[in-house]
Amino acid sequence: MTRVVHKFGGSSLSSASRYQAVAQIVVGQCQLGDCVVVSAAGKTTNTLVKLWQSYQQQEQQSFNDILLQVENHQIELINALFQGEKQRQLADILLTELQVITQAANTKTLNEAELLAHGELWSARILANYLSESGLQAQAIDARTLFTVHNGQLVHQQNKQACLATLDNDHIFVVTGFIAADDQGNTVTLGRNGSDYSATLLANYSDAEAVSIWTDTQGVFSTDPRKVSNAIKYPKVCREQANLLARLGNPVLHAKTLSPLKNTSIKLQVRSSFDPEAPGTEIVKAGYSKAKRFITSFDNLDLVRVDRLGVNEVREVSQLIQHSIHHFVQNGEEFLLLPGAFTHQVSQYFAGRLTLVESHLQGFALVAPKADISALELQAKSVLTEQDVVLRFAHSDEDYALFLTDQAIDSDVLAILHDKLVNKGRELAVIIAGLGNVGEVFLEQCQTQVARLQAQFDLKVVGLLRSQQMLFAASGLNLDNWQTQWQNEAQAYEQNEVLERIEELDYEHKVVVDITASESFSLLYPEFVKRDCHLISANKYAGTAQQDWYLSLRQQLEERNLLWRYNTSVGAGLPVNFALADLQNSGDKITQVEGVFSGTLSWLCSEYDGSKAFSDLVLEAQAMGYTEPDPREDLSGRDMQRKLLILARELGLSLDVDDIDLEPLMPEHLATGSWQDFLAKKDELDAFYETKFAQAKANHCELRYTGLLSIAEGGKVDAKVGIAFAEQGSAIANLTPGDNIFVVKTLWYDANPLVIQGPGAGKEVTAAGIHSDLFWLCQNLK
Ligand SMILES: NC(=O)C1=CN([C@@H]2O[C@H](COP(=O)(O)OP(=O)(O)OC[C@H]3O[C@@H](n4cnc5c(N)ncnc54)[C@H](O)[C@@H]3O)[C@@H](O)[C@H]2O)C=CC1
Ligand SMILES: N[C@@H](CC=O)C(=O)O
Repeated sequence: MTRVVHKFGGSSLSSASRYQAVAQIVVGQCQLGDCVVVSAAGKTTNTLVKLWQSYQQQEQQSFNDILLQVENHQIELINALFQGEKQRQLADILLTELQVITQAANTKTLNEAELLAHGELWSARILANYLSESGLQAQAIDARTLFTVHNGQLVHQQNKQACLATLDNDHIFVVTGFIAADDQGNTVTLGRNGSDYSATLLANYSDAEAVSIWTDTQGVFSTDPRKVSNAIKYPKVCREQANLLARLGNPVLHAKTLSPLKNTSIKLQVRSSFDPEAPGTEIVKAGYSKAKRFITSFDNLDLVRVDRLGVNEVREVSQLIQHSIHHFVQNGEEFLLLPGAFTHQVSQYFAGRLTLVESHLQGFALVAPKADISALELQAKSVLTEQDVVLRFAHSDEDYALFLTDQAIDSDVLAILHDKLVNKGRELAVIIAGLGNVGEVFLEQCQTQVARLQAQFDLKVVGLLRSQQMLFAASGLNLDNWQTQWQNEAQAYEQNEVLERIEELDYEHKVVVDITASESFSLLYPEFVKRDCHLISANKYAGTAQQDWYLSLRQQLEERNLLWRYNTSVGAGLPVNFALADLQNSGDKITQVEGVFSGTLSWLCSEYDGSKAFSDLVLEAQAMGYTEPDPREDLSGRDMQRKLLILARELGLSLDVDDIDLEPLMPEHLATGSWQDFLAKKDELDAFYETKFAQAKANHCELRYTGLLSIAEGGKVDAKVGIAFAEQGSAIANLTPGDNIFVVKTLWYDANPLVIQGPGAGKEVTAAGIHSDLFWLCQNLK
């Protein structure tokens, strides 16, 4: 079986409702045989540390008060999560344990590690019982029965045997984090953030496939998201960078957590227990992710120089203070960057070999790809000068630079640094599907547009798809020369391969630009969204799919903070969706949208004067790139029906395509059969049109094809597309061939409606409209 180890930290278990949320995650994500490693609930460990201090200082009153606080917190959790006999049973066990603690304190036999271990034991017991009550086969396990430490070192072989012997496939095991036992059975703790370490150790010992660290952040960010609102969450971070960040004191992952995963293929994910649907960050092996940019800030560090530093001394000192330490060499001298609180302890360890170089340092470290470091270091220095931040010490290596200062790096300075050093390197991978009329022009326009956007975004076209072939280049295609690359490297189109290649793309953001007219391609949207892709559609099928499918796609996008733009699916490049959104955002209420929403039908109706056969004009419209790949989609009115549905959904209406009445502009039976069959019967089309044209003229009108969506006061919706006789001289009768017109009535634009008019089809305007969506996307990426 494939075992997964999940780890929930204190913040994930801080209240009864958090336990319930965690239980829901376990129910949804765990299978029998999986392990759930838990930390002490909320701030329990801190409270137990205070309890220990008051015991050591023999402050009886304070000891009693803190113990009561611990009791109240645990009883509160038990009372909120259990009822009846189970509640009494758990409360009794707890009270007995608290009595044992009191007795040990009275007889001066209290042991620090044993006392602290209670936090994790209580969490495991409560969660395992709660899961059992919810019908799962859950079992609490005291990690002291699994992890043995000898002379301060974990006994890996023995621990592995213990884990494999204990962890069967019939239970979900709730295992205490943070604690182990020595060979005499005494409790030992695994140090700061020991529960994360417990989880990765357990994964290693039990041959698990993956570890998920569930925490209160959504993953690993480019900088602290609480200080910088546009911090970037990276979907993948490689282990080397994660390790470096940990050594530099970044709080999300600790160097020790990663060490049991070395030389294994166990996957590690950081996810939010507060937002379990949100994709987290995967920490991947070397070579499986590109290096990213990070800024991690420091607080109260001391810089020390050590003479004759021994090979293992950094590891030993780090173990002694239970904290990662950054070590570097400058001009042949060995330096350590220490949390100020531990300098005294470390100085005792080095017994006379340590010199304090600088104390109470603040500052930040910049971690970045090797190729970027020296340029970024210069930029960082110039930002610090501009912001009047005085540098006390600087150091750089091939993959990071340190900037140590007197002043704290406040959120404002951090945001500026982030904008200049990290955001400038933001990446967007673009996959373009459909290189037909519009797609080819879009790609041509990409050359200048990508260069224009470069100031903000590192935008790369990484995939091109046609119905039969595809081309992927993960580091970006050469847009000046994509045709040659296509000829030499394009492969046969394989749907699974498309999805795999998209999944593998290691970019901060990805977007699939759908310029196909394919319904089957639109059905892949949920798969793209699962792979964290934003969407841009000129294709109208997804926007007009059945309600259930459409709403579930929207929900999926929202859950993943992904964006979907489709402005060109109605009115090509005209800013119709923008205008409707704007009106609604400003509190107006749209009551009616009427007009001509088909470039093809607008052009055909305006051009036709009887001098040319209607079917010849249809072929001309096709050649100009106005029509759908099969122009019967236009002539049947279905394309315009879809556009009206997209508009209706923009207005929040729950309609399906069949709720819109449709009158075709061709004999209905011509809709079936191939395009060749249709051409063979073009005389029938010509006769049909000629008749309608004559009828319109007999009424002193122009023959047009129009759509109407109106929403009555009570909410009744009238939606239809069909043939119309437009009064001569009216705006619709006078429409320039190929133009669309949208006449929008609202509460405020009622007697004198808002009119949007202009080209409603054509390669250039549509391609430009898709670029407008791409630009919007870049502006709005979080
Ligand atoms: N032509 C226009 O003025 C406007 C077109 N649109 C929409 O833009 C889309 C494209 O229109 P055109 O360029 O005129 O069509 P087109 O027929 O010239 O091009 C479609 C392209 O999609 C490709 N394709 C088809 N199925 C595919 C699949 N499963 N995977 C990958 N590629 C696939 C085809 O190989 C072709 O390259 C259509 O959805 C259309 O409704 C929207 C606004 C205006
Ligand atoms: N075939 C369509 C193209 C745009 O959506 C039209 O003619 O309007």
